[in-house]
This record gives sequence, C-alpha cells and structure tokens, in this order.
Amino acid sequence: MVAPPDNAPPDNDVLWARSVHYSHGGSPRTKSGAGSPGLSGVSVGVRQGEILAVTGPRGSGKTTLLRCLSGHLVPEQGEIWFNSLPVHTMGATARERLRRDRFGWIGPDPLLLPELKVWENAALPLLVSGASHRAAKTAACAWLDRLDIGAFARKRPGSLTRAESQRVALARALVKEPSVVFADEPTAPLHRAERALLLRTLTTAARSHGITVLLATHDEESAAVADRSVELLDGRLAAHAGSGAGGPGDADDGGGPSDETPEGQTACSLSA
Ligand SMILES: Nc1ncnc2c1ncn2[C@@H]1O[C@H](COP(=O)(O)OP(=O)(O)OP(=O)(O)O)[C@@H](O)[C@H]1O
Repeated sequence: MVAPPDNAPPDNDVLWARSVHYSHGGSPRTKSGAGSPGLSGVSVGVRQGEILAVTGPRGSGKTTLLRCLSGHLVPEQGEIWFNSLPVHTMGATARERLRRDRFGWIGPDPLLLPELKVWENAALPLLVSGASHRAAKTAACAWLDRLDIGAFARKRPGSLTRAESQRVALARALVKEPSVVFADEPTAPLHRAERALLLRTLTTAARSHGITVLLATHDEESAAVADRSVELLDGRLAAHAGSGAGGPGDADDGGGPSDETPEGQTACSLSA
C-alpha cells in the first residue's frame, strides 16, 4: 500500500479541487474577459457524505467544475483529488475507470436508450462493468422500486413522462452505489412540484447510502436541499454558506476547514 502524498487533501474531504484553472478550447482567460472562460483558480473541498450545491448564473462554470472534479476534464493548472488519488495526474484510462467505478452522473437530459427497457437503462453501469445479467437486473429493479418507478421496469422509455425518465436516470446514477453522484441541473426540464420530488428522492437516497452529492443548479430553491453551497460567478468562487439542512459540515465549523489544516489547504474549502 502506497502512502498518500503529503499534499493530499484532508482525510474527511472525499473530493478536493485546488486552484483549478480551465479554459474551454485551451485559450487562457484574459483580463478583459476575452477567450473561452471556464474556471479561474477555483478551490473547494467536499466532505464524505456531504450534499454540496454549486450555484451561480448560467455560464458561471458549474458544469465545468463538475466535469473537472469527476475527471471528465483535466485542468490546465491546479489539482483535483479523490480521497488520496490525484485525479489531475491520471491518464485517460484511469480517469475513465474511476468514473465508471466510483462516480455516478445525472444531467438535465435523461439520455435513456429507447431500444432498452427501463430496467436495462438503469442497469447499464453494472452491465458495462461486467456484472451478471441477473445481478444487474436485481440491483436496477431494487433502485427503481426505491425511487417509486418499479412499475415501469419492463416498459420502454418512450412511454414515460419527463419526470419519470429523470428518475430512471437517477436510478442509473445510483445503481452502483457510487461514492459521489454529480448532479448537473438534474431538475432543469421539470416543473416545480416534480423538481422538489426529484431532489427529495436524490437527497434521501444519498443520505441513506452515505453517497456524496455535488448538485449544480442556478435555482436557489433547489440549492436549499444541500448541506452547504458554493457560488460561482464568472468562473470564480464567490461565496460559501451552510444552509442549515444538517450534514457533515455541521459537525464543527459549518463546512469550512479547521485552523489545523496544513498550509495551502485552508483556502481549498473556501476561496477562489
Ligand atoms: N465546450 C465548450 N466550448 C467553449 N466554451 C464552453 C464550452 N462549454 C462551456 N463553455 C463556456 O464556459 C463557460 C462556463 O460554462 P458552464 O457550462 O461550465 O457554465 P454553467 O454555469 O454550467 O452554465 P449553465 O447553467 O448554462 O449550464 C460559459 O461561458 C460557456 O459558454
């Protein structure tokens, strides 16, 4: 067993971004705002089991941050850590394996495969990982039941409403019981009542299984389900605040770092 490097994140942070810079198209951001903005020196720590909302207006960099934290994008500068693993130095295959084995993702579009039954869509992450058909079906149907859509397991996605389809996408994100679920505007296509239901379903499932959630949303009401929020503005972290909803961050200082963290780490849970 290799000891984690000295600059690895604090033990209770499952994910950690340190001074991350990312420009879409690779052209660095200029002072005038020209170029292709993404992230400009964002640092954030996410605790084990925490539900963290990443808020901010459209185009502020929420998706880019989630994609960097999940290893889809590699920052031009800065570090991304998952536990003691330096994601920013991993090769494409290792990052792909990490995403497949430890992370779940749900976006604004359910992206279900119309040719497959609902349970097969929910089971896809297990099927592509080599799980047996029977085990994948059992796990997928259990999640569909938990999310109150078990009755649709044998139907095709085409017969579902948008809200039901999003819940199937949620089952697919949870079916491997990942360490972290990245939820990028998962309620964007839904009506208000449906939004509340999906978020309640996501947070209940995550809390009962100890799953960490990063929820990107421009909607304040959606962000209120989180334990803590960080706000992005123009690719920079603007503020952070505890919502009082309860969670790991409430145990001590409301989610910020302690004074005892090594030099350089204090900024990582707070600032751009
Ligand atoms: N593939 C891309 N190529 C070029 N620019 C991009 C690309 N993806 C995002 N951007 C730009 O990067 C900035 C941040 O985009 P990002 O999607 O991360 O923001 P966001 O806060 O998630 O926005 P939204 O709420 O609209 O999804 C925006 O200015 C966007 O136009």
